[in-house]
Amino acid sequence: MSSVIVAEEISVALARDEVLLPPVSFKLETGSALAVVGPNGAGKTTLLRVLAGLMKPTSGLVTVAGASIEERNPVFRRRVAALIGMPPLARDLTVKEHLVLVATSWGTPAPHADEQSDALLASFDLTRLANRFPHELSSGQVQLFSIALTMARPFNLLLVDEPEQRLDRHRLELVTGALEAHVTAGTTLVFATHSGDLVERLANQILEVGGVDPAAGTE
Ligand SMILES: Nc1ncnc2c1ncn2[C@@H]1O[C@H](COP(=O)(O)OP(=O)(O)OP(=O)(O)O)[C@@H](O)[C@H]1O
Repeated sequence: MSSVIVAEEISVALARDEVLLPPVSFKLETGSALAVVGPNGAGKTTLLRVLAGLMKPTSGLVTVAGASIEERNPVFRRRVAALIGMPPLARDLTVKEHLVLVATSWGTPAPHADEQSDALLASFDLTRLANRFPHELSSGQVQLFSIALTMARPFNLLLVDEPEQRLDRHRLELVTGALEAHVTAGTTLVFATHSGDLVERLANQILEVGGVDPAAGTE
């Protein structure tokens, strides 16, 4: 099977040798799930930002689907969906309108986008919040909504930073199930996490960044 991501000794450093990401190497095959683990400040988010094309490595080489990462390349953009920090949200669009907007802007015909949005809302237990504005959601609800929004568009490589953030057990189960279903369907997943449970449930490959996380595996 071909590798979707090949990373060879990629690192990110600022001037004066401040290291954001120490050198990491890995290969990831289509349909695999890579958990990126490590203590706070180790460089997990930085690695995801590099893979999403939001930041260039200062050394090393990385390719996605055999090509160098180029945020503006339409083929790369269609391939990769990422949730790294808060997605941009419009104050005057409802939760459902956000989902429909994203789906239609990626070419989903309007009636299908409507149905798909309803299905996404239902799968994340968000149906009753469909007509709320983003600022009317709790922090955990925003996290769920953000994950749903990330999945409202096409992708075959999904990058997610700490999907477990702010979620109760039931909602985390919904998110884990959704991620699992995508991987089963052939999506390649890279996620940064502090949850040993999530690593165990989802990952078939683990990348440790910046030393051992003493908290990993204890949740
Ligand atoms: N814009 C920036 N300027 C300078 N240093 C930064 C910047 N962004 C992040 N860093 C530093 O880079 C290092 C890696 O940060 P990163 O966010 O990748 O860590 P992380 O492993 O995701 O941490 P956490 O588990 O806390 O989310 C940290 O030391 C952080 O302070």
